[in-house]
Amino acid sequence: MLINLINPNTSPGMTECIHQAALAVCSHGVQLRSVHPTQGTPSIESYLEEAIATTGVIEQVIAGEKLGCQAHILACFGDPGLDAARELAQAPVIGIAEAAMHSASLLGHKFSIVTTLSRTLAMSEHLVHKYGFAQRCAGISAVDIAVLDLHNPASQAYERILKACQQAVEEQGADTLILGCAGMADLNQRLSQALGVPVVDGVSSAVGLAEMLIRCGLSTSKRHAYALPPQKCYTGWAAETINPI
Ligand SMILES: NC(=O)NC1=NC(=O)NC1=O
Repeated sequence: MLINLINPNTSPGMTECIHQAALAVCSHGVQLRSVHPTQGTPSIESYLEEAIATTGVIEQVIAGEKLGCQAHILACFGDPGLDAARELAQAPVIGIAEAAMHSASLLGHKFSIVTTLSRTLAMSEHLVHKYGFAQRCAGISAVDIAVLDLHNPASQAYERILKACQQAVEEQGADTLILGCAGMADLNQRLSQALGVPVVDGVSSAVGLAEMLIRCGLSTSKRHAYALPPQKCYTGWAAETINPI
């Protein structure tokens, strides 16, 4: 079983963090193709950076399809390029935000999301509604730590995320929490033990869902929404990357 684990930003340290989180939960014999785009943005914290990252996601999904990857995981909480990737792919394509929301909805009545920068709150809110979880989301909050500072000891990320999680449980009524960044993937178990409630990391949830879909022999539907894109004469990057599907 080969799973295409894509970090949509270009930071090798985050790719390694994501790889380790996936390795900790994947079944024996599962191979992970842990990659990031050759060009793009070192972290994704804005609509512009999300748009930039989408091209790298498309490149890596096409590469994974050619290698016979049996599922693709987009390991950024904005799920950048998810719908385009599903149009291009035969294999299932799973975004860590959508995966986390499905997992959390099986564990409690209401989940809250704790994410990085306040400016990305609207992005997470959009995904909650897009995926149909508005009735299950108690709230979304940010710790205002930049993605690439999450592993900087000076940021006190663990303590600040813990406090935001505690507030979500006490003030928003959340009984389950979701970590709103792939860079937090190494914190969920420690936080869950400290808080006494489930804390869901999207990377590990996506790996579990990917394995399940592969074992059930399920793949992306190619009717209607995610049918292959119409054949057109693209130019430039698109012609070099997409035309020879
Ligand atoms: N909420 C976020 O900032 N998410 C993320 N930005 C990244 O670069 N990776 C993420 O998971």
